[in-house]
Amino acid sequence: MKNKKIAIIGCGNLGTSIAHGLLESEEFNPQNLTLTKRHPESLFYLQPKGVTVISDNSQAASDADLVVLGVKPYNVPNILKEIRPVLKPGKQTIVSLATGVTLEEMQTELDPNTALFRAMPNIAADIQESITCICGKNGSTELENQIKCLFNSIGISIVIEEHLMEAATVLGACGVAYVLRFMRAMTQGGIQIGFDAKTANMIVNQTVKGAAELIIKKGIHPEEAIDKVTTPKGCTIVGLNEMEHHGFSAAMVKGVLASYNKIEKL
Ligand SMILES: NC(=O)C1=CN([C@@H]2O[C@H](COP(=O)(O)OP(=O)(O)OC[C@H]3O[C@@H](n4cnc5c(N)ncnc54)[C@H](OP(=O)(O)O)[C@@H]3O)[C@@H](O)[C@H]2O)C=CC1
Ligand SMILES: O=C(O)[C@@H]1CCC=N1
Repeated sequence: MKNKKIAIIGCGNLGTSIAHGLLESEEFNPQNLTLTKRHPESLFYLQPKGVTVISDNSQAASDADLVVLGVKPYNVPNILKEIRPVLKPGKQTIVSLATGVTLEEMQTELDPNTALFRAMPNIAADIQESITCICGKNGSTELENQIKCLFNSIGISIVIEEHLMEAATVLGACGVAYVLRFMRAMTQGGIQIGFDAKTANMIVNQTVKGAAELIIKKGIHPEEAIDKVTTPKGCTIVGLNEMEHHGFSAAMVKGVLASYNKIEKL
């Protein structure tokens, strides 16, 4: 990836997280990164690192090996129309981050030979901890490996079938917000039982990090670890059961489904 030129067209919340993650990577040359948005001033702080920040999407796209689309879904067709005249099919790859916009829909705006991928990272890309789900069209295995390599530099990546991209959006991208809302609620509980907000927050943050890393590093099912915490007749199981009486798991599953159903309507 060191020599690949990357343009992020529409560098907002997600694009900026990706840019930050890439810039942390020793493998990546900041001079190969171009970011665009209509009001680019908010990204000028990245220029001293060697990043190009402009508002001209065509200029950014014409010069890039990988063109990453970070705009909102409804902007994708217009952006593709705008940059199509400068694209070089067979020589460049388009990677869309947009939720719910299919490869087929994008293909109608592009030369049929254009290598096209969808990628669904999350904002933890900022600290190189994203999970990115990828699917593609017209791309060789080598190209797919390049895209994987790009997203592996900001976390981990998996290749999935396109019909699962919306599910990947919900679980991997919206999921960050679900977990953070859970953490906020746990912090509020911590304040009610005696901690000041800062201390409660610190305890919750490290507890969540420890729980996630335990499951990841040991490769075990969450319930297996839960069994080790729930002392018979103890306080954990009482708390967990009370949460379930109030619909904790049901609320999470219903929330996941509501997000998923919303994508269908985007
Ligand atoms: N946020 C997230 O966690 C995730 C988002 N996504 C997807 O990523 C995409 C971006 O989401 P997000 O980053 O949250 O959205 P943002 O609104 O933060 O970013 C979109 C950016 O596009 C820019 N933009 C709008 N129109 C143009 C244009 N014509 N030319 C150039 N830039 C333009 C906007 O800046 P300006 O107004 O200055 O032009 C804005 O900064 C969406 O498609 C979303 O579905 C996917 C996974 C996770
Ligand atoms: O809320 C959204 O629509 C976007 C897609 C996934 C995360 N943010």
